[in-house]
Amino acid sequence: DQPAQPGFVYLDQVLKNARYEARYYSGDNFVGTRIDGYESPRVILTKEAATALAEVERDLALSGLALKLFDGYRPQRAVAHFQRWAADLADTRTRERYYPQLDKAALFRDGYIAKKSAHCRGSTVDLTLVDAETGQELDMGSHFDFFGPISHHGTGLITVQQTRNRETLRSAMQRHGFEPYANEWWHYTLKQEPYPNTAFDFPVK
Ligand SMILES: C[C@@H](N)C(=O)N[C@H](C)C(=O)O
Ligand SMILES: [Zn+2]
Repeated sequence: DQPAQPGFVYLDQVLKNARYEARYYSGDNFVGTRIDGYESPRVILTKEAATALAEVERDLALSGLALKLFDGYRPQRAVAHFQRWAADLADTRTRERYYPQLDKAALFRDGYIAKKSAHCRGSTVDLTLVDAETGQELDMGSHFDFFGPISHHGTGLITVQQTRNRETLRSAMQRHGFEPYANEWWHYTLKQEPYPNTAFDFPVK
């Protein structure tokens, strides 16, 4: 059971105790619908990124924590879908939940959504921490894909405990070769990514 693209794997075949909430498949996301290129709720990554994430998982298990994945490999056609949505200024259905302080035009300009997304290279993940037993998410001070300063690393807008929770995720990811992204506490890219110059477009099946 392998993705069509050689060099890529399904995370559910590699991780032992991860939870999945494939938000671009489910439609529960800032566009408000299923995103082009997502044909199944499974999460795909390069073998190298998946192997590093398995180390993160083993590390966090020692503290009673597990990973919850929101997104991994993202087909280029999904990015095109995000761009079409952003260009439709009349559609503000999800604004209150995802970008209440920003205009749609700012989402690409301010780096919350990328036209050339690292996700398309297959070694980038969007994820959070959960209790390994109950699956309850740790409080990170803002939710996945909330676009605004409160989601930045180093923000003073959250509590000490929320800062600690973000730091637990960040330090575990960094210990195993992932780099954080300043604007989004949930977004990490493997530093030694195997396809640094390739944007893939095979669908997630
Ligand atoms: C859209 C959000 N989940 C995300 O991944 N943002 C970064 C900047 C990206 O689009 O690559
Ligand atoms: Zn991301």
